[in-house]
Amino acid sequence: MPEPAPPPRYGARMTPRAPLPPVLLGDEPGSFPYSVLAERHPAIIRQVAEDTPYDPERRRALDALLEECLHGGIAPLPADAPDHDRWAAWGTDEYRGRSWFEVPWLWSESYFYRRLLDATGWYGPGPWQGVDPFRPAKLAELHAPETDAELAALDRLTGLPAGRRAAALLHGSLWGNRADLGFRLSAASGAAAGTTGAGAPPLVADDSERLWSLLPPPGTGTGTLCLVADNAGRELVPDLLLVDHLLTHGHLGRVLLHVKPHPYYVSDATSADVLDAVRRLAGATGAAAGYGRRLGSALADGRLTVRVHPFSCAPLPYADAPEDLRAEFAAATLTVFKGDLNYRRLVGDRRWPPTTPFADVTAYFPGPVAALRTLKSDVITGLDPATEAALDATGRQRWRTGGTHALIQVRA
Ligand SMILES: O=P(O)(O)OC[C@H]1O[C@](O)(CO)[C@@H](O)[C@@H]1O
Repeated sequence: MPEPAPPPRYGARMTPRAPLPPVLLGDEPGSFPYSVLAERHPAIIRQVAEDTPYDPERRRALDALLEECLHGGIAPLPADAPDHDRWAAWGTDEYRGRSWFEVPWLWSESYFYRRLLDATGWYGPGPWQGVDPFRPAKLAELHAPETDAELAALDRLTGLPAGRRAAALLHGSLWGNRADLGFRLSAASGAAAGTTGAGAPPLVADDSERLWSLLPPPGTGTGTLCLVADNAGRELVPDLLLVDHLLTHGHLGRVLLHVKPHPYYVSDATSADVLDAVRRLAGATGAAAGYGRRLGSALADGRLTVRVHPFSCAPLPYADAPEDLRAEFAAATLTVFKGDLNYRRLVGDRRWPPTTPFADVTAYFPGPVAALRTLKSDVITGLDPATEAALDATGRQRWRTGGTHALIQVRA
């Protein structure tokens, strides 16, 4: 695939107001971004080394990456890396030698996962080429007893009217976003998602009615949905259940499922993960198996198409998306962005005042767009003042990052 032209940097198409609020950096000890760079990334390196018996060379590379991230300056990709030039345009030329904590947080996080793939040998040549370092964790989750219980619950949906089933599946897909393995690594270290806090609704914005109104009525079967997926396993499974419902009930003729071209942010879905999820469903009992069979047929006849655009792993906001991707979004009936990272990239990873209208920050987007996300980082827009006040009255800012709250936001 030819290299895409270097995109404009950091939301040049974003014009809701001038000046834009500052981009989040990771340089403030005690802040959430700082803790991700200083604690979560080292924990992920340790987990990867534990999960797979990498050889001494790979282990040395992982140790070197850990040292560089914490104490060194950003190194570029090897000169022969297939995406060396792309990353040079995306920022390694500009940030080379700088501390990982001083550059935009979105950038340093994304580059961390790219470098982790180098350290583990994903790009080869050699025996580790194409070996997903996160696969052991992803498979463990896909085959966990909790997943069995979630699939068994589908039997109870069968008797519901289609509208109620659709609403349940939408919420399943939304809250499925809490199942994020990178997030759980730090939740396990004390920041676990807990209660929502008295007086604060778990859904901080709910445009679900508008979302349904943007989809063609059942039986028409003409629209195209772009679903920009997030995590594999227990998030992707409910995403796929929703996709099946929309295709089977003729809301849509086609779904373009955007997944990552390579392993990313621990549990982000790749095409291998889509196949694992569909097989998991097809191999289950009860209603789940029917979903799996239908999804397999939809993949085979093209109604469900998997996309792996390089920009899906870019360290940049969607305001900087290349023209081919913008054209695909422009042609869709609706584009749905799943998850926290995609939200950050959709609205821009900035210190937005929480009541900044979602419609303003997504005004650059070339078509109708929706976000389904549980809140796992500081970025938030589109709150009404009463909701913001209720959340702040909980006395802690954990509502922003703890995964206890969620939103459905839409811009038509
Ligand atoms: O899987 P999700 O919902 O995109 O969440 C990943 C989130 O986890 C983090 O790595 C830390 O919260 C964020 O950087 C990112 O937004």
